[in-house]
Amino acid sequence: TTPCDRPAPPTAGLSHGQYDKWEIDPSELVLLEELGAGQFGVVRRGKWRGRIDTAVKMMKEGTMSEDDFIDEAKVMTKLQHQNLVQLYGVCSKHRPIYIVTEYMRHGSLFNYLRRTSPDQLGPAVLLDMCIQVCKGMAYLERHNYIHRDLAARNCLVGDENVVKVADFGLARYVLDDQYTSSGGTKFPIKWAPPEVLNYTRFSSKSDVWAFGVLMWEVFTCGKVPYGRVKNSEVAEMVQRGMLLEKPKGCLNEIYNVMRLCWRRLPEERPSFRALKEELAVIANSVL
Ligand SMILES: CS(=O)(=O)c1ccc(C(=O)Nc2cccc(-c3cn4ccnc4c(Nc4ccc(C(=O)N5CCOCC5)cc4)n3)c2)cc1
Repeated sequence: TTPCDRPAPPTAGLSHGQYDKWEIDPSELVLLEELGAGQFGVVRRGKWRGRIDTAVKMMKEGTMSEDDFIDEAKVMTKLQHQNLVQLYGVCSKHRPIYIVTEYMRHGSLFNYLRRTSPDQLGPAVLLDMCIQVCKGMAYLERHNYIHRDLAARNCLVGDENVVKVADFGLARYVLDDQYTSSGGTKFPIKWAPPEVLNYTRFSSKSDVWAFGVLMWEVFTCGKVPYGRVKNSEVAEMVQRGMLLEKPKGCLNEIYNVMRLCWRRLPEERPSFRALKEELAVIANSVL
C-alpha cells in the first residue's frame, strides 16, 4: 500500500480496468439471430468488438449455479485446442449472464449428420470427424478435465467438416436434477457406462464410453442410440452387457474400436491418447 502522504503510482488500478480478463464488456457485443435453445436457454449469434463471430448462451435464471460457473470460467478460458470450442469469456455483471464462445457455422454434429446427404459423408470423412473429437478429448484428458456429457449433440461443425467439442464440464453447473441425477428424465443414460449408471462415477474413462457411443452416432449418420427404447430399459440392457450393434456399412476395425470403449471396467477401456493412435492407423491403412 502506498503511504498516505505519497500519491499512488499513476498505473495503480488501471491494469484491469473494471473487467477481469475472462470478463467480456457487453457494450462490445452485438446480439444477432437466435441459433437455438439448449438446456440453459437461448443461444444467439453475436459480433464481438465489431468483427469476431461468437455464439452467446444467455443463461436462463435458475438453470445453473452461476457463481461456481463464473469461477470455473477462468480455468475454461485456458483450455485451448483446435478441436475444442473456445470459451472467449463471460458477461457476469448483469443477469442473465452470457457465455461467449467462438462461433461454429454448421451447428451441432448431431443435426449436421442428419441433414447432410450420405454421399457427402463417406467413411473417410466420418472417421476423420471421430479423430477430431478424439484429439479434443485427448487434450482434455491430458489436462485432467472430464466432459461429463460428450455426445454428437455437444459437438459443433465448422467449415470443411471441422468438428469441435463444446460445453465441456458445463454439466456440473446444471441445477435441474432431472438432468444431473442418473434417475432423472433428462440424464444422458444412452451415453453412460455402468459405473456412472450405478455410482455416478465420472472419469475420463466414462468420457471414453460416451466417445464410443458418439462414434456409433457418427457411423449411423445421426441415428439415436437404442432407437426408441426407454432410458430405464437401456440402463437394464447396458448392465446386462448388451451393446449397440455394428452400424450398416461400418468397417469391422472401426466397430472394434467402439467395443473397446464399451469395456465394462473403466480401467480396461483405452485412453483417448491410445484411441487417437488406433484411429490414425485405421485411417492410414484401410481408408
Ligand atoms: C451439456 S449441457 O451443459 O447440458 C448443455 C449443452 C448444450 C447447450 C446448448 O445451449 N446448446 C446449444 C443450443 C443451440 C445452439 C447452440 C450453438 C452453440 N454454438 C457454439 C458455437 N457455435 C454454436 C452454434 N452454432 C450454430 C447453431 C445452429 C445453426 C443453424 O441454425 N443451422 C441451420 C442452418 O444450417 C446450419 C446450422 C448454426 C450455427 N450453436 C448450442 C446447453 C447446455
